[in-house]
Amino acid sequence: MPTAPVIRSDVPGSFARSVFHERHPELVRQVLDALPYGPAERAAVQRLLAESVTGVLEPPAEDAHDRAQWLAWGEGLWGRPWGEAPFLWAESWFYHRLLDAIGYFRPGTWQGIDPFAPFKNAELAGAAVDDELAALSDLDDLAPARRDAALLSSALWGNRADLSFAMTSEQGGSTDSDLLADDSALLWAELDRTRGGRICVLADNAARELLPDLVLIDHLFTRGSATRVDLYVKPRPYFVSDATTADVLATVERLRSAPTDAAAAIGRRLWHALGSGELTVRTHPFFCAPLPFHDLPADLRAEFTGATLTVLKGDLNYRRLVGDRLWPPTTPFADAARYFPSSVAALRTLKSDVITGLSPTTVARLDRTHTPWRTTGRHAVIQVALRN
Ligand SMILES: O=P(O)(O)OC[C@H]1O[C@](O)(CO)[C@@H](O)[C@@H]1O
Repeated sequence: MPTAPVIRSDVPGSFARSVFHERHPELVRQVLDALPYGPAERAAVQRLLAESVTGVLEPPAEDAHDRAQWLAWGEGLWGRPWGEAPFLWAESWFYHRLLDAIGYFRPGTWQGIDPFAPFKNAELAGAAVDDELAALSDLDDLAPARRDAALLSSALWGNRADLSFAMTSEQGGSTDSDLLADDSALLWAELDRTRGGRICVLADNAARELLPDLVLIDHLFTRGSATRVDLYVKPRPYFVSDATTADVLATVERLRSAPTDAAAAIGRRLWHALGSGELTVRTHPFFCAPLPFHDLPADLRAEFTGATLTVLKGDLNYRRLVGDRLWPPTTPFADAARYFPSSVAALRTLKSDVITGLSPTTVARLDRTHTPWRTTGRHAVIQVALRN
């Protein structure tokens, strides 16, 4: 597999640089507005913000609970400017440090409190979710293939509803031309071939994204594609809106308590599947590690081995799957994902510079628009790599 330059945030005018210089200050403002943190937490967050744009990577504190782990992950980077670290690494360290700054890891008022919960909860309780729940009633009238397509599409475009992304971008409807690569026929054919197996789903964001993900999981059970689904979430708050176990439970409850029969029935089935072990919610410290999935630890690799398919949701999982590099966009997706221990399907809207698997015509069409099409979140891909 040829290699490509690793993305860094010290390139003037780059998307990665704008994440640190524009998005993070706005994110920090919203986080500090959402909960009544004390002066010590507020000052620590501001120090982090300043360090991340003008300072150097300070090693973890002597008493940090995971100091040894981070010292190893950051070997060769400590003391260097943040922008010299790989973008993926630096963002992951930023979210870790943000939790540290607000007291998430220390005994005290804020220990274990999700700083992003106010945003996630508001979104889950909102009218847009009411509409999504009501729309589930129409699905029963669809022919099976149409229902497959509708539910896959909801899970895909649900990734547009990322809270971090919503901070600086306009939302809007999608059109067919926004879907830049569509392996959905291959995906359903593979699911029909491997009926009744174990499917892994790597969740991305909570609330409006997790809802259609859970509905898709229910559909995979009811159409006989899976007898078991392992849903992987983050072990702690991460990248603003990433789903944790608490978010899964809140979303299942939102479905269960929906006023419409179709949504409530899905919620009840998921609740039952959780209780029977057909659906498991799993996590692993590696999901908050600053590394691509090429570095999967042996225990996690063993969990994916033997799955009929692993579905990866969202931009961050895509970056970790193919590597956070400036690939030529026509690099075959299957070449980039072949190393993964199971067949994979990526459902991702494009919110960062990484992309593989596009046709030369598609790239030429997008480049002619002279828009930052890789990062606006307007475009999406459904890409599949089978492991034979
Ligand atoms: O929620 P998603 O789809 O993983 O997107 C997260 C994306 O948001 C960013 O953090 C930018 O805000 C990207 O760097 C990242 O890949």
